[in-house]
Amino acid sequence: MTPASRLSAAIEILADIEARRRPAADVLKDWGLSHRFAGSGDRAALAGLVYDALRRRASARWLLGADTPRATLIGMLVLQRGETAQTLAGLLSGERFSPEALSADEQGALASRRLEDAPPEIQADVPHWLWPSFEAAFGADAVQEGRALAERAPVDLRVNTLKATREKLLAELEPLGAVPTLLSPLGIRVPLGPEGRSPSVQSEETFRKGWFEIQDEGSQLAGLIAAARPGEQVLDLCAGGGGKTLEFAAAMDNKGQIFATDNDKRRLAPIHERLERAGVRNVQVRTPRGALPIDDLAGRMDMVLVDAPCSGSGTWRRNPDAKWRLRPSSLADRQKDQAQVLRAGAQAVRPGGRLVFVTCSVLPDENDASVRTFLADHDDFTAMPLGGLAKSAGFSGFGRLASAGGLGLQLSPQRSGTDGFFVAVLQRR
Ligand SMILES: C[S@@+](CC[C@H](N)C(=O)[O-])C[C@H]1O[C@@H](n2cnc3c(N)ncnc32)[C@H](O)[C@@H]1O
Repeated sequence: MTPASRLSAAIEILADIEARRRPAADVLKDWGLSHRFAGSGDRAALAGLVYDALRRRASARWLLGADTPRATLIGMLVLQRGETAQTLAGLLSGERFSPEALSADEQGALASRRLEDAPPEIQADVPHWLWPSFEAAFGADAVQEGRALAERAPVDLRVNTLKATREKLLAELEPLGAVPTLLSPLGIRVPLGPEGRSPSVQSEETFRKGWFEIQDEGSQLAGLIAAARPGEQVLDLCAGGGGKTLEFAAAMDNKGQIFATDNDKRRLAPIHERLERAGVRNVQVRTPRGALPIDDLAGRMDMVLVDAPCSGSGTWRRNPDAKWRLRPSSLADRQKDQAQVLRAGAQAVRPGGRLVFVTCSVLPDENDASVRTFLADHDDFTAMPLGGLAKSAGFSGFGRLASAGGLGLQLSPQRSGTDGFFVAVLQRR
């Protein structure tokens, strides 16, 4: 495909995502299946264009003064890829397979509009209705935080200390430009390729051997703060594919017991193969059949992780379409889910044990607020001060990471260079 025909296809895909409110990944996949002539390079370039455009959707549209898929793409090309009205004239000719040439209105908008003049939520590329939550979370830094969430995300790996060390893995992955992460002592960051292409780390021999997992540094830090120790009894209540289960097993050096479950058995399914590859031997996977199979664990766990269902606002760098699909009703549904999983998890905590609440969100409505609601109903739990926990987890400079409501730690691309994660540790008396 020519560069111009890729732009036409990207506009078509953006229109489809919008018209049918479908996840970008599904639309891109369908497009690839129905356009077999497009090679893997074309598909990767298209995905780059579409995801970059979705990350900057509000600011791109504002720049062009139009709420269309075409404006989203052209605005992104200017804001993200440094194109100008002059260079765009070479790309947009209106000839066969190329998008129409810039109109007089578009040229006028590009010549006169400046993003600095836009309302703050547009500059931040945050949906209008969520802006009050954003300001509540970040105060004067809200625009910077939104902008950081509209950047591309790097690929982070967590070394599996059951099989390798960070130094050994860094040496193996040197050809990919791998570097140590700044906060997590377990992390390695691999830079993206041209146009934001992800390096194919899963084709590495070291991945097959179980030396590492793909896990954002923020998720690693959440797991480190939970501080699973060798010999402990641990319940991972919302284990999904097992990202944190695997991290705990390595932290516990395969000693003690982890129970991993999830109310969606399809999400839980990949965990078996991952445990095998990682050489994990202390995990009992409990696949649900109806109710969550945890009744026998009541009051027995040293630590229960509730890695709760949430809006995913902290992962907008990776899933920018989710940012524009989120609705107030689904946020309210997630808050109800959070109350339910916290209640279920609390029952399994032994006296003196800890309930660790994690979301991949930056919205106080489902972070501090969910913890506050839980504590109001559970006077046998108290929020632990996070300074000591962060230090014992091996990273410092924690003060700037306190959440707005003060009940937990708030990570974000701007603050910690990671996805946006919230972590609170609640101790049972
Ligand atoms: C953020 S994801 C978990 C990610 C996982 N812990 C990891 O580190 O890879 C949240 C999970 O909560 C699960 N979930 C939602 N409601 C639940 C409930 N009521 N009980 C248990 N799990 C639930 C979802 O199926 C989803 O897999």
